[in-house]
Amino acid sequence: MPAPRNELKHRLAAGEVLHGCWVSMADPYATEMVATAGFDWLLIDGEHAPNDIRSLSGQLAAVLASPSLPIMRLVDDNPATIKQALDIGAQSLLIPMIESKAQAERTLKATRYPPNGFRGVGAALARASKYNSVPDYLTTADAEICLILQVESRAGLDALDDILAIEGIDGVFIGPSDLAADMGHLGNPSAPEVLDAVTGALRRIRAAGKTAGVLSTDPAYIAACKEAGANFVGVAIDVLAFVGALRTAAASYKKS
Ligand SMILES: O=C(O)C(=O)C[C@H](O)[C@@H](O)CO
Repeated sequence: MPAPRNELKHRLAAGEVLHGCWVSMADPYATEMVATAGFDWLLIDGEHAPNDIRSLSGQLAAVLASPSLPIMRLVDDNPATIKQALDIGAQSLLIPMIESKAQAERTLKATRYPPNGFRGVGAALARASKYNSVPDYLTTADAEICLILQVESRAGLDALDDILAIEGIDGVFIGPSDLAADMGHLGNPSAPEVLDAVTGALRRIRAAGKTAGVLSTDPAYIAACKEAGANFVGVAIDVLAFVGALRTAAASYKKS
């Protein structure tokens, strides 16, 4: 019996446009609620949400029990963190702040077992192999890993073609907020110069035959990015939707 089929990997590779939500409340119970909303995928955010491996694990279990497909963003490209995420059963990873071909290649190798990489062998103890109940896990795991790298700086854009040429990387996600900051437009990812850079990069990613990812809660921004080819499309953030609805409710009663 092989490693589980990674539907997110294969549906993105087939060119499907899949819409998802950032999950940032760092709690399995809250994630379970978000998983009833009906998004194609849910990104469990280990970069900006206060997560550790146990909270990531509990949230992953909640998403795996739902119709939504899981992907996990880690705090950085640390191979040890990647190893832990894969061992708890994440098969799709989003890794932030990638700025060079060498960094991209090292990150890819951290997701692969020898001889194709240097992922530590220990899944027999972990959810990834269903606690050693998947006998062929070690020899089939690599093929079901979906690795999407975040390019979100001018240096990353300069290295984009080299990164896209690396076989085994499934896609590149353009981070509008961090790219805006690096371009001198801190807090304004909608600045024309930034949106042009984002959409131009998305076109290059799709032209290279890879998954092109982006996140925005602005429908017009999303439309521009989808016109440029984005197919891994983050359209909502749970924290913002949650507090936004509560603030609206509070304000409406304060008027009365
Ligand atoms: O740079 C970006 O934009 C992203 O990578 C997404 C943010 O990290 C996300 O937290 C929304 O601001």
